[in-house]
Amino acid sequence: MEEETETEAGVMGKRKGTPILSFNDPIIIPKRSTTQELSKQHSSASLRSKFQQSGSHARSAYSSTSSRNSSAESRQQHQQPITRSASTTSVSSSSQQEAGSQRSTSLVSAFAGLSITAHLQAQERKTSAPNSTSSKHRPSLSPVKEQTSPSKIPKFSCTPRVRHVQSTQALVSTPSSPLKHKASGLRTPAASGKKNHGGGGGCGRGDDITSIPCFLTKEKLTPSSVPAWDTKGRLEDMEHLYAQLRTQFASADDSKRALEETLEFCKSQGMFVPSSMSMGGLLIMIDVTVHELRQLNKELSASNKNLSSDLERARNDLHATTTDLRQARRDHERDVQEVERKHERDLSDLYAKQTSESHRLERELEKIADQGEREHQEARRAWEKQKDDETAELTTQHWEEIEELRTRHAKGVERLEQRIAELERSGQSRATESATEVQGLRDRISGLEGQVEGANANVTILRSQIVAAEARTTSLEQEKTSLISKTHFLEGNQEAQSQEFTTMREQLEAAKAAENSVLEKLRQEEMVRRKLNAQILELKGNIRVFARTRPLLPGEEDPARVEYPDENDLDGGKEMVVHGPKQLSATGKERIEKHAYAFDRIFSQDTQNQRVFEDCRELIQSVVDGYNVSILSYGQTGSGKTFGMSGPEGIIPSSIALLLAEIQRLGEKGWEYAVEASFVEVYNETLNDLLGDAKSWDDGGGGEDLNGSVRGKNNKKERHEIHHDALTGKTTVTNLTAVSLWPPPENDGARPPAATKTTEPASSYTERAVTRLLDTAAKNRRVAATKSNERSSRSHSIFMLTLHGSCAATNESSEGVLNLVDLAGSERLKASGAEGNRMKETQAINKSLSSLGDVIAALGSKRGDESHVPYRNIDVPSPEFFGWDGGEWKE
Ligand SMILES: Nc1ncnc2c1ncn2[C@@H]1O[C@H](COP(=O)(O)OP(=O)(O)OP(=O)(O)O)[C@@H](O)[C@H]1O
Repeated sequence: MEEETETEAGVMGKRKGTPILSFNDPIIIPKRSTTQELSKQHSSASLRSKFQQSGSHARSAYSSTSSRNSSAESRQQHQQPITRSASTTSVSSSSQQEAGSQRSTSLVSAFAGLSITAHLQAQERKTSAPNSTSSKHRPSLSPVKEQTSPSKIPKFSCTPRVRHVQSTQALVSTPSSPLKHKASGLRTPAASGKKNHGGGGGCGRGDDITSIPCFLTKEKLTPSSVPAWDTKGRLEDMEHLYAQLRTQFASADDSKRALEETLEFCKSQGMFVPSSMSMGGLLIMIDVTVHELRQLNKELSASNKNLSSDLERARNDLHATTTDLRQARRDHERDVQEVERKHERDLSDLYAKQTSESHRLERELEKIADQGEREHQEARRAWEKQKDDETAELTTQHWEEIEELRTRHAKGVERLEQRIAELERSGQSRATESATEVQGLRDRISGLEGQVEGANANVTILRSQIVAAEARTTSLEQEKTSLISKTHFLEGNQEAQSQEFTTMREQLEAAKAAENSVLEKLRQEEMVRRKLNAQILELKGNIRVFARTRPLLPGEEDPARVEYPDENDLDGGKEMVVHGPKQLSATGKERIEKHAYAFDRIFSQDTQNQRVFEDCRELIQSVVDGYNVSILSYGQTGSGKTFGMSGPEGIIPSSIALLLAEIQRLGEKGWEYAVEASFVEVYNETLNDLLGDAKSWDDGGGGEDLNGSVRGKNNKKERHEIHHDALTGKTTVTNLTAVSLWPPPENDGARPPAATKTTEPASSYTERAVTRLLDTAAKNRRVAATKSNERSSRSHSIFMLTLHGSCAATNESSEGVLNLVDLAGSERLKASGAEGNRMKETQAINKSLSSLGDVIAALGSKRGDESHVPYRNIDVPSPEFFGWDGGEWKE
């Protein structure tokens, strides 16, 4: 291939003297970044490939048609990456590197060759004769002949001048070509040809350049009009050609300059033009590029037109679609608004309906609830009243019956016993008499028998007397028989008496059985009464909370406003409303907050102790029946706890009075009770016996010595511990003084002075004993208060009453405990500003009160299950103190 190219180039160079174009020269077109440049690049790439094709096919197929085909190919190659073109380029010639190294020199040498050739041609024209036959400078026909072979005639066979003209025309006629302006500065060979030759340029005979067939065409070479192959003619032609060539050389400089300018322009446009590229190659490249660009421009214009029309259509479509969409959106929004308005209307209707309905239902519910509550209360009251009446009636009736039966029974027993005594007495006297009589008779019999024996001894002697004696004997025997029958009679009378005794014993047994059945009935009735009482308590609530306010004390002002319930309310007046202090709202309005509190019973400040106790009666009654009851008084310091507990007609004295009355009532029915009282204080979690000696007390603050004072009995400090027997449910405190209130005790000297037995009623004695007991406790507290101020306020006090009951008639017994607790006043640590021991006291109090509150709350909310009750949080007093063994009431 290389060889062939060289050969052809050599032929052309020799024949035409034009610069030699090496098609193997690499043509590297730099990449463009923009679309427009890319199209140029594609054109360049196609051009390069074309050159390669040209190199490979040695120009044999290069024509306008092939150019179009190649354009098509190059357009296809467009799609391929540039790198492929580059790699193809690098592979296309093994001599590229070599050519690259000689690139600068090859271009110079090409133009140098051109000038040298022209110079030589000029020299030749001057020096050699026109008919010179030097083969060196004459065109040889042999290669022409070779070329004239149709198969070897290249279609691309126009002269460089013609090609140049075509290229220039193409450049000029391409409006968008950047070469247009440069072209204006070019002197095209055609123009110069016309100028120089006055339209007689071309391949020979002044034909139009575009229509002039190129030289050495078949038509030209085929002798048709010319005499075939005459030397003269050929020489003339040669000379003519030489003349033409000279003209061409004249214009070559112009062309060269133009080409150099073009080359510069190409370079300035970023096109890489190898230095080794010859002028012809450059022209071809430019021509091809222009052609390609034109083609591309056409295609792009057509495509642009299509795209514009498509775009316009798309725009129209888009506009129409947008309009439709807007319309649809407006319709949709209208619909949505309409639906929303409708929905809102429906909603508001529904809401109004629902609200009115809910109001109505609420009202109905309230009515029903009120009605139900009223009915419930009424039923409960009626039931309670009925039960009370029934219980009282039954109890009275039964006691009357029992009394009557007992009286009758006592009378019967008395009668029977009298009768038995009489019978026993009469029986005994009769038996004694009979026995004496029998003995007498027996003695007489034995005497008579002795006489009979004496008489018999005297029979012989007294045979004669026998007959007389027999008569006498007969009479005596008759007497004896009568006596024996008399003895038998007496013995028979004793059996009858025995039978009478047996009958009387049976009657006695029957009376006893009747008495037992009556007692059994009595016991059952008592059990029923107790159960009914327990049920009433259960219904009222095992744990009940009462609230009581005290009146203002002198010096106290500005009381809180409290709305108390009406005691005659159907619900019993269970809710009180406390008005808070005046406050300013955000809008500047005065506002008073109201707080409602509900309790089982509410007592206003006018309520007296007596009235409060009325509500505790049943509880005290249940202690007599064997239940454990605790009444705790809780409140702020100075709120009236002690007044309510120990004050006049307070719970402690009233409870004792009621207990004694009950004990007396039950005493008439065979029950006997023993009542003991203890009074204990809890100060700083230490137990102190309020009925003992205050000097022996621990101060609860670390065991300080009480200034050497006597510490309890035998100068020993009394220790009190709580013991609880889980089996019996009994709780005891060790070393605690217990004062017997009933029956009246003997004064042992160690206890508060007990009343001596007088003719006074026992209750009066007990009352006095209780008064003394309370005085002792208060005195002990006062003694202790010398060490710690306000001691009574800072300690818990527990008054414990234990009742042991037994009924000989029913052989029953019971034990109930009543705890009356006056708790220490609750205080807020911050508000009180307590410090030191006072703070310690307050903390201990608050802790124990809080734990106690937890236990009560847990018990109150208990529903039969074994839910956790935090008993163990209470250290002193323990929950057993209050009889809360697992939260159950103990019988
Ligand atoms: N209902 C009442 N009617 C009249 N006076 C009362 C009433 N309640 C309490 N008081 C008086 O209020 C004062 C304080 O009462 P009390 O000592 O009982 O309060 P306290 O709660 O036991 O105080 P502390 O917590 O200090 O023991 C006493 O003078 C008492 O007489």
